[in-house]
Amino acid sequence: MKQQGQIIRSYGRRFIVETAGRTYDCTSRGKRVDFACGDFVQLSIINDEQAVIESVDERSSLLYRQDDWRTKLIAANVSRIIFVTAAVPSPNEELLNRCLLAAEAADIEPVILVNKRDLPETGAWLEKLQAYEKLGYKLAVVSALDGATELRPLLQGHTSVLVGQSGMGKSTLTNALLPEAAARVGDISVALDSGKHTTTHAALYHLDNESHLIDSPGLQEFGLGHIGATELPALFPEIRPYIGQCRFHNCSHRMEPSCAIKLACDDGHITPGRLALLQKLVTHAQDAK
Ligand SMILES: Nc1nc2c(ncn2[C@@H]2O[C@H](COP(=O)(O)OP(=O)(O)OP(=O)(O)O)[C@@H](O)[C@H]2O)c(=O)[nH]1
Ligand SMILES: [Zn+2]
Repeated sequence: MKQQGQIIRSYGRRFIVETAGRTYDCTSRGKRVDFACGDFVQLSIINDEQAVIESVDERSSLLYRQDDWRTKLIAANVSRIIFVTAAVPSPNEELLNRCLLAAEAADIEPVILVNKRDLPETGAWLEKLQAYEKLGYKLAVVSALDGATELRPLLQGHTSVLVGQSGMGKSTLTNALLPEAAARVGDISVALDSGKHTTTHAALYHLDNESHLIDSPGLQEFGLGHIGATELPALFPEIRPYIGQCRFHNCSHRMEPSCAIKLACDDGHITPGRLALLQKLVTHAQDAK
């Protein structure tokens, strides 16, 4: 008999699946690994501890990245992506932009969460991030060290996934929001040579019956190989108004005359940094074809 459950830990090839009454250590049929934390799956129960994933139920959303050769599923059935950033360690603004584009492509609302408010370097980073607030993205500021409970309203009623560079405080935030779980330490994080802990696998935690949080491993890159050249401009809210107005339909928005997007950048409606990212992604997508 099949039973429905939800993946709450994804170890790549092994999954922990939670059902109404218990959790099972699961593998999949035919070594299929295209499952993500948050997926609802159908299980064949083997015994009290083990089961096999037979199939995955239809997803309401899927966040993933596509590096040149590998597709990496990050989380399924989430309604909110929380990009956790901080002034220290040195933040990578392109990674933030790529994550925002992936969120737009997956139609999941992103929130930029600036952690480590207590650090003096935070002010300058926040000032830079105002540009993203102007684009319409939600921006929140916290210090995980002070408990982060002010984040609760933002998470209420959502399945949220925390993503971001390593060391920004995703696990500290998760722990702060789930005091009784003592979430990460010794669970799925491993100690690096430096003695610091880093998250190696995604894990889903319940904040309450209708609010859930997925902590994910730190990202160094965010490949967008799954997004075609012609789909890219629509993922930039400030570029959307100029779509279809370039002289050439296959404009790479680089050297072409009468490129509406370049002209809008000259007029200050699009920042040079975001235009440069669009150009880079369009060229990469056109070369990949
Ligand atoms: N000053 C300060 N330090 C913080 C804050 N939040 C987290 N840290 C520290 O930042 C370091 C990294 O925190 P983690 O929670 O492990 O970061 P992570 O994003 O989960 O990292 P990965 O698991 O590698 O992806 C730890 O030493 C934390 O104590 C904060 O609000 N303020
Ligand atoms: Zn153009």
